[in-house]
Amino acid sequence: MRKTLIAGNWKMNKTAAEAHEFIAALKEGFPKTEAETLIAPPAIYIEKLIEEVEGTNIQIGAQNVHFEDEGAFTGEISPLALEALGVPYVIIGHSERRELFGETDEDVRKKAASIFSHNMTPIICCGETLETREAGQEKEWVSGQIRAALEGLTADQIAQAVIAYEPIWAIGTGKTASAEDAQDMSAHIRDLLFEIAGKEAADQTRILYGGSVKPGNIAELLDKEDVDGALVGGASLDVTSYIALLNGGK
Ligand SMILES: O=C[C@H](O)COP(=O)(O)O
Repeated sequence: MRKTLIAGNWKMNKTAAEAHEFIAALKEGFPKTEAETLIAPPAIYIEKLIEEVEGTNIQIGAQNVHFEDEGAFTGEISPLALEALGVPYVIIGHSERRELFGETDEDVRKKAASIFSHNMTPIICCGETLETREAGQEKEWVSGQIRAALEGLTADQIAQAVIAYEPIWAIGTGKTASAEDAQDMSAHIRDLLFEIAGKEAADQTRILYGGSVKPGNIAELLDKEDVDGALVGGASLDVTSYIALLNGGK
């Protein structure tokens, strides 16, 4: 049984005071939910927010990491430092990192390996542009990204990894892939995982959908057999909306 993961990616939003206010309100209104809860704030708030969620079911993750432990990498975040803070999950390969900051498939592969070597779990993002989808090549594209990211990982690591399918044309645009499209790609990804790592691993790997997920559409997405959660941007910034997401849209 795969546990639902509702991951909020705050991207480059919120001041320290706003982040604190959100966490206080989330603790206060935390719903009865079976879902695993994760917020990935800007890196500068991680340490403080981890302290603030101690003793709750709220987890604090990271939006990015470098693959090297330390060195002359101005502005980067060390996996060693994230591990020491007790970060459980790190998002890698987000389309914004790929498009705006030049993150390559090879970087994603190195980051995934480094995250595992530091006892954390990668949330590996993949997804196609509208152009690729219109050309009917979205499955080949996503397969290529996933094969590259998982190269060299063991079947156990693949079982533990989280894949987030985020069609780029649905991110922040208000256009959600239909629940059927999300299921279709998630089933394709699971078939690929089966081919790469075998049935046992493929059955365990969680596959999230991301791209304009909101309280109004999360229930039908989570209803799909191979959709195991959501990676949410905009709708995770408002605490009432995030709580509704944890409640399956209610
Ligand atoms: O990481 C989250 C995704 O980029 C989705 O963002 P969004 O929910 O604002 O469309």
